[in-house]
Amino acid sequence: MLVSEVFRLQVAKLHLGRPTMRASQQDFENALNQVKLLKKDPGNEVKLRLYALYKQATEGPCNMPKPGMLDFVNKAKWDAWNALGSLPKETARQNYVDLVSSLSSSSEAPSQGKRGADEKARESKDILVTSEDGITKITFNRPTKKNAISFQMYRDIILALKNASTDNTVMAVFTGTGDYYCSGNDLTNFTSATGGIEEAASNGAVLLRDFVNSFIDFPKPLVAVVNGPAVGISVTLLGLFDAVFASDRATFHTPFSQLGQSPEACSSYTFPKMMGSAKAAEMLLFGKKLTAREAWAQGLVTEVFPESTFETEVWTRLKTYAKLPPNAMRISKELIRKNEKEKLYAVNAEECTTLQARWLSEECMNAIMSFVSRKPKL
Ligand SMILES: CCCCC/C=C/CC(=O)SCCNC(=O)CCNC(=O)[C@H](O)C(C)(C)COP(=O)(O)OP(=O)(O)OC[C@H]1O[C@@H](n2cnc3c(N)ncnc32)[C@H](O)[C@@H]1OP(=O)(O)O
Repeated sequence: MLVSEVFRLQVAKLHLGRPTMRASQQDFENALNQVKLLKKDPGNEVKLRLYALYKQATEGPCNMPKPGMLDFVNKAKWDAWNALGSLPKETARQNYVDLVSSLSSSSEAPSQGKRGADEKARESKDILVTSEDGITKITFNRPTKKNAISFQMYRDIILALKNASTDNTVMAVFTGTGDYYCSGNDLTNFTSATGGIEEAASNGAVLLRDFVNSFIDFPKPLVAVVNGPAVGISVTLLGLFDAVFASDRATFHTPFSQLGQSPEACSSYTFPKMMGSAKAAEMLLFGKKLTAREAWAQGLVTEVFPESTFETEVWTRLKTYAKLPPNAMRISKELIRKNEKEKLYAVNAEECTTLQARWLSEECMNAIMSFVSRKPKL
């Protein structure tokens, strides 16, 4: 496969020691002005995130005395700011700028009379979305590439989850076509980008943040039917699911260090919480690949099924679950997740900022170059 010339030039530039892109004070001030011009009301959750990031960027970690239980407004503000912990001012400033730019683009789209309508109408071949028996089934459908996720597939999934959160189905289920569940991020996403690598990394970080937020925000039960090996982001995301059913053929692999990258999808928080820091480090730092049973023992998988009966058993179970009262499931999920949400948004934002810099690092570029320039199989 030919590696794009742009990517080669950017690698050369990087070797000359070009600094990483950061939001300047001017970018921050522009973002503050842009918020006033937003055409669409971003809603309370986003407003709280904007508030918290602004306070963190200008004053550092939360310095406000904890308000009383009945002071709901200030308590919500305190929770949002406090959840950012010791996030550095510079990172908060960058996250603020990124968040405003994503809001501006989504608030402009409908007035251009384009994106909203087009996206609904578009049929996606690599992400299949079907609704049956109260279940929205979202399938990674790119078996020739082991279901690797392209930039377009990230966007398709955001849209599918958005639609599924308000339609009349009661749960969403992810699975894969073919022998793999998913091989993670498409490693050619950055090498085939048309602009410069810095622009691609910056756009990638915004897209990744929105993508992961759409899982954090999904209000109905979210289930993964892991039909085969899972790699990278398809594994880390599982920490945000409500149930994970795996075939005994499935494996779980997060080779981030090997790729010069760092964890995403809130796994730097959900994995240690779920399995303890020692086991999380084995996966996220050292790239240990787990079998389905090992992943079950670590709490990442709900139940493992023999490959021979996997599909029948799991789908029978899911159809039964889908008959449970939908409001009760939604309300219970909200109770389970509510206290974690602000923390998850903050972790997601920090992981994306960290990854953006990693994608521009020599370690990561070398790893991607070595993957895309592998010898073709005979
Ligand atoms: C918005 C941006 C967000 C970014 C978020 C970041 C997330 C981080 C990650 O997800 S890190 C994980 C990245 N994934 C990988 O490192 C896996 C890479 N792939 C492999 O190691 C192997 O392909 C394999 C182990 C998955 C399968 O090996 P096998 O030998 O069985 O098969 P092939 O290697 O021949 O694969 C068949 C074709 O599929 C292509 N392919 C597989 N995975 C990917 C991938 N992740 N990205 C791009 N392409 C992939 C592979 O190149 C073969 O294509 P070809 O037939 O055209 O050569």
